[in-house]
Amino acid sequence: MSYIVDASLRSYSVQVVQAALREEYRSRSNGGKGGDGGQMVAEKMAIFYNLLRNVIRKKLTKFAASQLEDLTMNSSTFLGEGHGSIEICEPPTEAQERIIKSLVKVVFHQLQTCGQSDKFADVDEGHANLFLSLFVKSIHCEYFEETSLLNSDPELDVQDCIRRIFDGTGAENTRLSETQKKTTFHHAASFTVHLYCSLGHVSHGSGLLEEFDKIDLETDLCPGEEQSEGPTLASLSYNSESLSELPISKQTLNLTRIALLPSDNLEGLWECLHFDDGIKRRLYSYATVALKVASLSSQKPAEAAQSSFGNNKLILVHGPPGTGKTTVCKSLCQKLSIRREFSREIDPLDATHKGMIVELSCSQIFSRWFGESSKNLATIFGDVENLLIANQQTGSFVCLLIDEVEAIAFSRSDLLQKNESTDGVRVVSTLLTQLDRLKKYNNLIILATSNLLESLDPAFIDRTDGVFYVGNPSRNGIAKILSSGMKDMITNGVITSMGDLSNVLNSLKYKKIMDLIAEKCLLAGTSGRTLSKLPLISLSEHFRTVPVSLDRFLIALAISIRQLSEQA
Ligand SMILES: Nc1ncnc2c1ncn2[C@@H]1O[C@H](COP(=O)(O)OP(=O)(O)OP(=O)(O)O)[C@@H](O)[C@H]1O
Repeated sequence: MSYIVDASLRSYSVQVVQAALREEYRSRSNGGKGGDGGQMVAEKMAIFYNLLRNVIRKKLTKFAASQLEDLTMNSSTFLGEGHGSIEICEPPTEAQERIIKSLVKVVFHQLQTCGQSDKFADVDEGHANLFLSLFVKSIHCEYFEETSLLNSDPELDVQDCIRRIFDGTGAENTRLSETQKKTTFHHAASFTVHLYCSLGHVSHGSGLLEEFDKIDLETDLCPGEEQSEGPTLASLSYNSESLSELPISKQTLNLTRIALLPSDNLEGLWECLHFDDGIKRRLYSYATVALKVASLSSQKPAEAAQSSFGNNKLILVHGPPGTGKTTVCKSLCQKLSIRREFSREIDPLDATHKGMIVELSCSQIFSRWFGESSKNLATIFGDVENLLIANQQTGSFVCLLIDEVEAIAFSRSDLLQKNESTDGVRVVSTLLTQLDRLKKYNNLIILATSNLLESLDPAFIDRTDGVFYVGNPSRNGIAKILSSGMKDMITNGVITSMGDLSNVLNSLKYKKIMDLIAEKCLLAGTSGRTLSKLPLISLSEHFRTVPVSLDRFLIALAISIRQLSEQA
């Protein structure tokens, strides 16, 4: 059983560890006359990170498989477990810094005296809880289903395996039954732990203010053209701080939204999405493998790099409105930047971006001036190329996210049949040429979303490597979306209940109620978007004040759902 674990670190506390190791080097080497001990500090930091990974793995082995799937733990979970954990401020107070520094001394001394190897470095239970509360902000654990035939017997009989697959007699999945999940604990499970600091947590100076100062009241407009919205304060905060240093034009800044990854604003988004058909895992694997294959090919000489397999790095996600297509694309990029499985490992404290999303708003590309729309598109692609080149050295990827791609990839024959102006046709042709031009970059990934697959130009669909359908959630998915919204409300004190609040929704009584509610939502064909809004709608329509009891809330929810199905 394999799990991917993403652990968000408290960057300030980890910086204190680094500072403590530097101080130690200086005191030992007579005032640091031999340099700042960069090498020694880096080695010790690597041991510290391994230690942290082992503490996290040990913590996770205590859970049953049913609890590990999509498990999320945060500071309040660590504090709730008591025994050794402490509450820490960001940045830590002087007293807390002293605690961290003495912990570092004690732990490294213990490791030295026990002679533990770096890889298996471990601490006792009390220190483990202290470690988690001091250095870890949150942990997300995701089950990674693997095909058993691919990872089991190293001496497997290939011919026999392939015959069994085509006969339909091969057991391809390692998935556990529901009963097995409840009883299986994971002493033997493999946990791949990724440590990271999201960019919002790392200090970069006053970039946001610099960006604000740079907002020009005049924009380069064509005669008569309306002024576009340009970067607003909201988009600046999303865009993070060092956009001014990027090699892109002001025009592209106006026509796109750029996020540097891993971004604080995209934290937890992936975990909030509930799909039943492994779409997240498939998308993640697809994007990771495409980037890895591209980076391996780029290390070959030019003639050898010409591969016979297609890798346009273009993924299309389609499905009805409100099914989470845009959200899954953005959160996929966040996960790619956290896990970096296609690139070399770097220090989690490294404050530079590990990837970026350039989100293209298709509606803004169109201009009333003939020929301007395709020029706008070409400018954006030109700037994306500059970003790709600039990011190649650092091993960061650039994702071009084209939301509602039908606006710029509409079938050209349909456009001509409808007597539309040839400008629309030129935009589609420009898009196709630019896609072909950029595909040589090994750090590129293009994610496109659409509600209207059938209206897309066949030449665009032909260029996509992977096409993924995202539909309305299943009964199980509906129950998960509604339950997670209600759990948040319980945690925030909006809904009250008797007994153990954190576990109340897992009781048999409430599980049955949620099953019934999910059944009705399924029949009404409710989208993920509507479901995520339902708890708030029910509250506002049926109550004038909060908190409300869980039972009363559920009755209100049922009434709202019945009204919804009557309108459907
Ligand atoms: N399966 C799901 N699980 C959890 N939340 C979901 C799911 N599907 C949609 N949502 C929520 O619905 C909201 C809308 O999602 P999003 O905008 O990504 O949908 P979309 O498919 O891109 O919609 P559109 O096609 O209208 O642009 C988001 O807040 C998202 O979290």
